[in-house]
Amino acid sequence: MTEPRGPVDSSRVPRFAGPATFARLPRLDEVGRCDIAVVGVPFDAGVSYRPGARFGPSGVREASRLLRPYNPGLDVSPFAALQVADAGDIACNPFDIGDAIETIEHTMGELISDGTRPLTIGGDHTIALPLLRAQSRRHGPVAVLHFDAHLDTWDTYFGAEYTHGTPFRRAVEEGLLDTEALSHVGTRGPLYAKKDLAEDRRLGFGIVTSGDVLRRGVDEVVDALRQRIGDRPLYVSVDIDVLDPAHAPGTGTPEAGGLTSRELLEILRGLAGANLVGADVVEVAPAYDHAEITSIAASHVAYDLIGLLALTGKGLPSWRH
Ligand SMILES: N=C(N)NCCCC(=O)O
Ligand SMILES: [Zn+2]
Ligand SMILES: [Zn+2]
Repeated sequence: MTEPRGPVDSSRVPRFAGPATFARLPRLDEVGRCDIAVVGVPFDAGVSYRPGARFGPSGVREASRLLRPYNPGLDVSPFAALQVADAGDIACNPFDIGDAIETIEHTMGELISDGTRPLTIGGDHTIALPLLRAQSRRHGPVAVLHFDAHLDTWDTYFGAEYTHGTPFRRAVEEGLLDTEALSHVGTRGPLYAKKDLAEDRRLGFGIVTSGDVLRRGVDEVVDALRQRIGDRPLYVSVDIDVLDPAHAPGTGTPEAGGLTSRELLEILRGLAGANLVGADVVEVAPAYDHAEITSIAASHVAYDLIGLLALTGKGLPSWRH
C-alpha cells in the first residue's frame, strides 16, 4: 500500500500561495481514491433569512490554509493515517430545491459507495436531508448529533417542506434516523410556540441547550451524549450558528447566547472513538463575516471532525477523566 498523499508542505510552499483545497490537501482526482473526502455543497436556496451560505465551501477552504497536520486535541495525524482528499463541490441547481436535493443525494451516494466517509461543507442546512438519505441507504438508520441554535424540526415555511428549518423532521418521517439516539446540542433562542419543543420530543430528539453546556460543563455533557450514542453509526451535523454570534457572525440566522468555539471543539473531542460515518459543517455565510472569524471557526470544526473520522473504528470506549 502506498503512503497517503498529504497536504502541500507549508515550509516549502507558502500557505498563502496556490489554489485553496481544504487544508491544502490533494484533490480527489489527483489521488484516485480516498478514505475521507471533503466535499463542498454550495447551495443556499433553502434559507428563511439571510442568504449567502452558497459561498461557505470556498470561504472555509480559504480559511483552512493555516491548519497543520497533527491534531494534539485528538492525538491523531489524520492526513498521514488515511488518504484524505478534497472532492470539490457538488454542482446543484440553485433555482430548484427538489432537483438540488436529488443531485446531492445521488452524488453523495456514489461517493460513499466504496466506503469513503464524507466531511461536507455547506451550504444551508437543507442539505442535511439528502446527506442523511445517502448515509441511511448505506448504514441503515443513523444516530444524529446535531449542533445548532435551532431545532430544524419545523414542518413547513410558506408551505415549503424542504428548507433549512425542516431537514430533521423530514429525516425522521422518512425513517432515516435511529430515533433512540438523536440529540440537539446548543439549542437556544425564541421559538414559534411552546409546542415546537413537544413536537421535537415526539420525533425522538433530546436537547442539551446552550445553557445546559454552561451549567453542566463540557465533560458531563460529553458523558451523556456518549451514553446515548453508544457504538451506533453516528452522523454529526454542525450548524455553525450553534456558536455565539461573537464566535460566528457570518451566518444566516444568528441567535445570541451560543457556545464558544472552545466549548464546541472540546465537546467534539470528547466523541473520540465514536462510530462516525460522516459529518457536515453548514450555514457559513462569508458575506456577513468579519476577519474570517466564522470561516476560521468552521475550518477548525471540520478539521476536528476529520480527526474523529480518522479515529473511527479505533474503538476507544472510554475517554480521559
Ligand atoms: N438552520 C438554520 N440555520 N436556521 C433555521 C431557522 C429557521 C427559521 O427561520 O425559523
Ligand atoms: Zn441554525
Ligand atoms: Zn440548522
